[in-house]
Amino acid sequence: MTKSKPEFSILVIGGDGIGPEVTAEATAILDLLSAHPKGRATFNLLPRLFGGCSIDKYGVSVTDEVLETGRKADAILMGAVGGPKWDGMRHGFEGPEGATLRLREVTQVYANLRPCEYFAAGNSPLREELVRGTKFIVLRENCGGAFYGPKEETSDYASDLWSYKRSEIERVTRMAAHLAISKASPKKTVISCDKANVLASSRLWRKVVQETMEREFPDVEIVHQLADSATTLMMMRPTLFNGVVLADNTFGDLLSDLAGVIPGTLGVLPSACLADIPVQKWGDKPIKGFYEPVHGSAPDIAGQGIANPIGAILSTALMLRYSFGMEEEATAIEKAVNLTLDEGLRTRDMKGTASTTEIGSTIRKTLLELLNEQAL
Ligand SMILES: NC(=O)C1=CN([C@@H]2O[C@H](COP(=O)(O)OP(=O)(O)OC[C@H]3O[C@@H](n4cnc5c(N)ncnc54)[C@H](O)[C@@H]3O)[C@@H](O)[C@H]2O)C=CC1
Ligand SMILES: CC(C)CC(=O)C(=O)O
Ligand SMILES: [Mg+2]
Repeated sequence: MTKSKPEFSILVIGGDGIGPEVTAEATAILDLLSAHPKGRATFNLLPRLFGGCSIDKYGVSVTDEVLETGRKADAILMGAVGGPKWDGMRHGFEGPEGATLRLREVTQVYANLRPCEYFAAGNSPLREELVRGTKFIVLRENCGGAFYGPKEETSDYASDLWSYKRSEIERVTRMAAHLAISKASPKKTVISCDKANVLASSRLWRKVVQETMEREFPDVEIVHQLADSATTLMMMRPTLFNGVVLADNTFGDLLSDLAGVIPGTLGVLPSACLADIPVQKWGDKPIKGFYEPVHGSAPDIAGQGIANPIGAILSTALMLRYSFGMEEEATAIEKAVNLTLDEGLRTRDMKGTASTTEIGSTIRKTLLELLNEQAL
């Protein structure tokens, strides 16, 4: 009797702008794995409208049905949302980006991991001797802070409350320490970035991070760095950040986009938003994750077929590793991306001429060769 494969349900959100273009290349990888004779799991893809395209069709940026599907799914894969067409619709959480915030909140994916690595095939504007050897993970608190505090918005006055509770800081600090100890980090170091010199929420942040690390992770080094000077240091001496760069929602958003300078494009940076400590091995209960590239909907290049799909494809690798414990498949995808770049195939953001679909199909072809060689 043949043993049936586990099935995982994935809410798929193409979104707006280049979102659907890059997401198509990521879902094609999941389809390839589902269909492969050695594939260990079947991925049931649940595509839905979300963001600006949902406003156009349903009048709201996210329907209750989509929030419910996200809540129930094993994982979520998203491209990006937003664009000039919907810029005037952003009151509260009503706009396209508000939908992303609501879905992150209902799924409680409090830890946003944004790995950044220098690779020779990239096109960093920074001198090679500065960036060589850079490898860190920006770990951004994802469900609190200024993004979620009560808002007031009138034509003369606006405010966003930037607040944190001890418990929110503790849980993301534990995730930072977990990552620092794991093989994803080159060093057992957490570099926490804040503005404890001016913001009350940052002062609590620094105190709770320090206390949690001392109490629960005495073997992990903890460094505190003011977030403004961290930006200069990240560009001048990026290897100083090797390890886990822990920051709140706002500073983490900025630092992770800044990290795009190191490989030379936002287009290659993946991200994973996790609701719990990652799955350790195949067969463990899946943990909920929301996977999306770091970049946005890039309206300036949407519809031209030139968007870099690597950030979305690497986000899929993170899904396999962190939600499902499929380390071998995740590593094979990452290897296929590197081999494709080594062949010289690049999109325009990396000074190449390849299209989104050419990159995607070459990565899949290489992945297939790797899977055929590999014993899973
Ligand atoms: N998770 C999400 O849904 C996010 C949505 N956004 C939204 O996206 C829209 C555009 O925001 P921007 O500030 O322009 O940031 P962006 O990340 O969309 O674009 C910044 C620059 O990077 C380039 N770029 C981004 N991704 C690329 C890719 N895969 N390949 C090649 N080049 C790429 C763009 O062409 C642009 O020059 C806004 O409406 C914003 O709110 C922004 C960030 C995250
Ligand atoms: C909701 C998003 C538009 C916020 C953002 O820029 C991000 O998560 O990277
Ligand atoms: Mg951002």
